[in-house]
Amino acid sequence: MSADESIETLLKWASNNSITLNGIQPEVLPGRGIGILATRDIKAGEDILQVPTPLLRTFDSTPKTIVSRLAGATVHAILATALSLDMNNPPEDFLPWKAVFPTKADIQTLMPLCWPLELQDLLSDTSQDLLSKQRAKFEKDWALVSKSYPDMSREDYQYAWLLINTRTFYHTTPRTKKSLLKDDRIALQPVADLFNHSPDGCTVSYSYQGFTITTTKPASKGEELFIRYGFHSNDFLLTEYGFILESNTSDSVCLDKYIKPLLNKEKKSMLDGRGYWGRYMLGRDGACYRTQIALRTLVLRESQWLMVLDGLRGEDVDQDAVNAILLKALRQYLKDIEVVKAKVNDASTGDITRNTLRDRWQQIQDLIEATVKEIA
Ligand SMILES: C[S@@+](CC[C@H](N)C(=O)[O-])C[C@H]1O[C@@H](n2cnc3c(N)ncnc32)[C@H](O)[C@@H]1O
Repeated sequence: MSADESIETLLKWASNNSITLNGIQPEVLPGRGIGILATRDIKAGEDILQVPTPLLRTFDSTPKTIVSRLAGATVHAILATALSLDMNNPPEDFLPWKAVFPTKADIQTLMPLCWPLELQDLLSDTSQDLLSKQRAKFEKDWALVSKSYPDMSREDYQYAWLLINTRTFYHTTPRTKKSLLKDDRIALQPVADLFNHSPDGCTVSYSYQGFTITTTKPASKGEELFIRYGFHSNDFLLTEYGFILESNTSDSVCLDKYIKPLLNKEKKSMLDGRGYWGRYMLGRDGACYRTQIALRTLVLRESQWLMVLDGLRGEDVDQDAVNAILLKALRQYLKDIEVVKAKVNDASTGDITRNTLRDRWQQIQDLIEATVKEIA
């Protein structure tokens, strides 16, 4: 079946199952799988999609035979197991939804968790940190699931696990709030899972009847409509969702690798004691307050530094000295980026992955260069 035919089948199934699409239509979009387009001019505040509760895949809707075999598992692990079983042996009613999921090959290309180690090593430090946490989560889930389902293949399970990772919505209800941990309050929902992300996307709300997606601004016919997955940097979006935004107001770069080595034991303990150790970020507005505070330990005596923290010493007084240290660190970062970019060019991988890595490093370089230009 072609992608267009799959969408048509999904829409018929959606209509038979009381999913309401109001002025929208899923379509295949270059470079981002399927997305949702406006089929007419839409006003701000219109409900454009409603998905009834009985269609959600949640902890409560998972067959009890699965749940009872996975005692102690996360809801992510449970939903992934149920999804993996259904993907391999789809019930009739699941077929139209299954047909619009990205393929296993798509997920393996897009998601860094599936990449070979040589490529994972070419991610930014922030992405690598997030990835190692994600990997630990996956391995823990898989260790438990593979014991209860010895015939399930790791590759199939990882595919389902990543579908859950990239497509679920927070599902906070009085009931889930009472019985589940925050990370376990998740739901997979048909059609709504076809919305791509934008920081200024539509709002998502839940009531007893189901999920509703509502526009926050007008959209013209043919325009893509988005939802907001969260205020995320591109390193986060890449690791957790397998894509980066061209322009992202929430983007930032971590400078820990370049700032931490400058701080000896004494400075570390000064910073640690006051909650300022690590997470030195550079955003569109330059280096964050934490970075500024950390670098001030290098140009001030402790008593002067404490005065800055207490607001008794103006931040401008030492800014030139702080900027000089920051500049040196940023210039080193820029040199290192040239080396990584060359490795990305030489890496044996397909165009999609190479371009994503290349674009990400270019964005990081641009962010750093903007600050260098500002303070040099
Ligand atoms: C909830 S799904 C959205 C629908 C998805 N495009 C599809 O074809 O099924 C999330 C996935 O869509 C893709 N995606 C979401 N927002 C995107 C964007 N702004 N640009 C590119 N890809 C995006 C990523 O692959 C992400 O993991």
